Amino acid sequence: MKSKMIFGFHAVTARLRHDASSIEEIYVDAGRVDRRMQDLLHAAKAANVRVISVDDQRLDRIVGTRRHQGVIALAGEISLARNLDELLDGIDGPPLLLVLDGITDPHNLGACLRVADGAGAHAVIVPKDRAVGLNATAAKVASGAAESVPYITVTNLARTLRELKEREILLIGTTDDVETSLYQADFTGPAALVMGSEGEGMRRLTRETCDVLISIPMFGAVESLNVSVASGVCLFEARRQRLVAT
Ligand SMILES: C[S@@+](CC[C@H](N)C(=O)[O-])C[C@H]1O[C@@H](n2cnc3c(N)ncnc32)[C@H](O)[C@@H]1O
Repeated sequence: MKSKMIFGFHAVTARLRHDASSIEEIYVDAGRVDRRMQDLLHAAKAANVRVISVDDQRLDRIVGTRRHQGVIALAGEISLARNLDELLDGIDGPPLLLVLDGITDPHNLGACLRVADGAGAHAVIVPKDRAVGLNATAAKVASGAAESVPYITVTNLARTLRELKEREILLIGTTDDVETSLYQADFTGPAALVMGSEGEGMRRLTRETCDVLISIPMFGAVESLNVSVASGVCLFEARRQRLVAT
């Protein structure tokens, strides 16, 4: 199993909680003895995960920054990343999915995962190529959501979108250049929200495959929102509609 590095309290604690068996070992700052560290050490012990105490400069060297908060885990791929069919079959009620078409900034990916978790999306779907992977920075920014939201990478996004359509999941594409407003979209049924990349937006084929295209009304001088902010606005509108409908 290929190991990845995850760091920061949220990310490591969440991995311990959701998928401890994927963790090979945890490195902690020997100088940290606060409550948060004690809780993490207890959780690691309970999960039978080896913990190695080192000085914090060694942690700096491993991560390449000081943003590790004194804890790093070496872990395998998240086992939540699984087969899309299996996932869809296991969802109770209408699926709510977030599709990211070629996000390149790990901070944006992490923030999208975090907001997907907050809004109760059932999965985040991303293309394998020409997009940032779920690296340590993305996992850190996700604040634990990388471990809780199923993250599915697909080799051919257009084909996956067609498969979602065959399952009668409405593909709702987002762009700042259409008249139809987010508030006209119906998110109460099975739905996949499709977001574009930071610079170019959705690729042509992705855009053409969507059933509807919607725009978040903008009231200021800038034309578009950051993709994670736009994901949050749309996903929480979807949640609102579903709450009202029940
Ligand atoms: C920075 S924007 C890219 C803007 C690009 N000009 C476009 O055509 O989409 C990144 C992504 O965030 C979403 N987004 C940002 N602002 C939006 C808005 N006002 N309405 C709908 N989606 C928006 C879209 O998914 C967009 O592709």
